[in-house]
Formats: sequence, C-alpha cells, structure tokens
Amino acid sequence: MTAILQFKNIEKKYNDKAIIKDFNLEIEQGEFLCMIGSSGSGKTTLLKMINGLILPDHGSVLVNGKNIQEEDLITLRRSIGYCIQGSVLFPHMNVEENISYVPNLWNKRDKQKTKAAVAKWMKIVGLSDELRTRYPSELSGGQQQRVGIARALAASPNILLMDEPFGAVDEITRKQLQKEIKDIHQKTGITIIFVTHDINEALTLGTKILVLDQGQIQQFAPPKTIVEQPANEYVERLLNGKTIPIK
Ligand SMILES: Nc1ncnc2c1ncn2[C@@H]1O[C@H](COP(=O)(O)OP(=O)(O)OP(=O)(O)O)[C@@H](O)[C@H]1O
Repeated sequence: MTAILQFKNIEKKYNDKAIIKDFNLEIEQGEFLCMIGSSGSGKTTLLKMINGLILPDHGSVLVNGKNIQEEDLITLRRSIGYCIQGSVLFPHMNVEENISYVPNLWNKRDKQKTKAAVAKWMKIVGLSDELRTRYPSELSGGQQQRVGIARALAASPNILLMDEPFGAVDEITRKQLQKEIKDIHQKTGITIIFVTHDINEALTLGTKILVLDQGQIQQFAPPKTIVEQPANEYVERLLNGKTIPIK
C-alpha cells in the first residue's frame, strides 16, 4: 500500500503553547479517515496542514511523497478538495458557475467537458438539474452543502478534506449526505480526511478512525478495532458518548 499522506515529526505552537507535538501519521491511498476528538484537540489544525493553509513549526507534511512546503501551494490546493461546515460558495455565482470554478481553470478551452462534469457531479450529490441557475441564497442549507461537495469533487482531487461538512444540516439531510459521500468514496476510490464530533458518523463512514486528544493520537485503527479494542479510557469514554464536548 502507498502512503498518499505523511505527517512527519510535526509540531505546532500557538502563542508558545504546543498544540501538536511530535505528531507522526501515514495515510494510505483510498482511505476514508475520520478524525475525532475533543474540541481544541487539533483536528482542524492538522487538516489545514494538508493543503498548506497552516504550516507546521517543525516537521513536514508529504503528499504523494512530496514535501508540500517545496511545492507550489496554489497548484496543491487546486488538487486537494476542501469542504467545510456551512456555505462557502461564491455568492455572486450560480450553482453551475460555483461547481465549474476549478475545472474552468484547468480546461479553459473545453467548456463542453466542464459542463458535462458539472452535470455528472450534480447528479451524484443529488442536486436536480433545475438548480443549475440558482444562486446560493436561493438554496436550502442541505443544497448548499451538496453544491460545496460537488464543487470540491469537480476538481477531480485525489484527496478530499472535509471539516465537519454536515454539521449545519438537519438529521435527515445529514444521513443522506453521509450515504452519498460513502458511495462517492466507494465509486471513486478518493482519499477522504473527514473531521467530525460524532462518533457514530465516524464509525459509519471511516475505514480508519483517528482519535485525538490534546494533539496526541489516542488510537488510529479501523472502526471495528476501535469498538472491540478501545486503546484506553479516553477512547472508551468516547464510545460511550461521554467525552466529546461539542463546540
Ligand atoms: N490562529 C490561532 N491562534 C491561536 N490559537 C489557535 C489558533 N488556531 C487554533 N488555535 C488553538 O489551537 C487549538 C487546536 O485548534 P483546532 O481548531 O485545530 O482544534 P479542533 O480539534 O479542530 O477543535 P474543534 O473541534 O473545536 O473544531 C485550540 O486550542 C485553538 O484554540
């Protein structure tokens, strides 16, 4: 198996306080990694290190074996999908324009190719064609979230970063979106790194789960192992739904 992502001896401090200390992790291609842990444990910080939005003070992050600090960060970010909670769509662009934003940068000349990609991804994330010309303000929260996912996927990334992407939608939409992202993962084989506060969501979606507390790995294992052999009391409490203080 090939490691698509490697964190090597990472350290990150904010105001002299180490949030992440000597953090090492390898993630294999095609993995659906769910990161879970108490608020402030460093999940978002680690996620943003993958696309260079946050740089470590020490250590290196390698994507496909290449240290991202030696790569062009703009190109890197275009090749890594990024979805966060709530709508981050361009408000002045309609659904089609939002989804085609990155593909348009790649295939400037081939508009038909981009149009076909938009139609394909809208279908996959469950958006009906008539929404194509709507603006973000004319969509429900769940629809906006779906457009965000389609926009991230339309860039054909190898890696998709998702930071609590379903945190702001109702329970029914959340279940549907979970099912869709699981299908997308199975169909495309894309590597997904997914931050969540919900242990059930992590167990449902993840092929691997990373349990973090105060920047330290508590357990990194497939869901079955997490459930059957929790590594310590922290993981046990997490499984009992007791530890995770929601923001
Ligand atoms: N720019 C910053 N300046 C100072 N401290 C920061 C900054 N960004 C994050 N932190 C601190 O670093 C720690 C880790 O933050 P991070 O957002 O990575 O945690 P998290 O696990 O994603 O939390 P949550 O579950 O609440 O989103 C927190 O204590 C946070 O307050």
